[in-house]
Amino acid sequence: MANILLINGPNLNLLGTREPAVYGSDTLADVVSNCKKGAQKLDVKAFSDFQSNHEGAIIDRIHQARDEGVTGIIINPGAFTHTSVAIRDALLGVDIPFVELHISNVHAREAFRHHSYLSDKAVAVIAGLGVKGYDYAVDFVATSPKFRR
Ligand SMILES: O=C(O)[C@@H]1C=C(O)[C@@H](O)[C@H](O)C1
Repeated sequence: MANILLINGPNLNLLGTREPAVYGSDTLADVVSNCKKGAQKLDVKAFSDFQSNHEGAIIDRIHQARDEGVTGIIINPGAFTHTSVAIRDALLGVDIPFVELHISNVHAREAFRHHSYLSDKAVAVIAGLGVKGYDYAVDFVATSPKFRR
């Protein structure tokens, strides 16, 4: 059974009002609620969520996941996708498989969004599906043997 941690990075607390043409009109609370409903329908032992605008807080939460028996992380690192070696190192350091998620298709946006410090180590990358991508990520982590301990 999967123990899933959902992490959202900077500015994702603004979902619903932040550039709705890019990120949609659902709030972060809507996203988390839908993820929890999806997890309840699947063989998920535990589901937790975290959002922070601070790189160090995200790193600390990733470290904590190992002690909680988390078997899979779904992370939308926000802008830290494109800048953070430290978050990459934290994910590698705890050795928990993860799915990288972006609401928008980062490859169809500004060039600086085309690079990710995480993608080569992710089990999967979801980008451009809007907030529906979170639902697919929960289903994948909940059902793939890659996220079982
Ligand atoms: O599409 C998203 O969810 C990502 C979210 C952000 O906040 C941006 O900084 C990324 O570049 C894209």
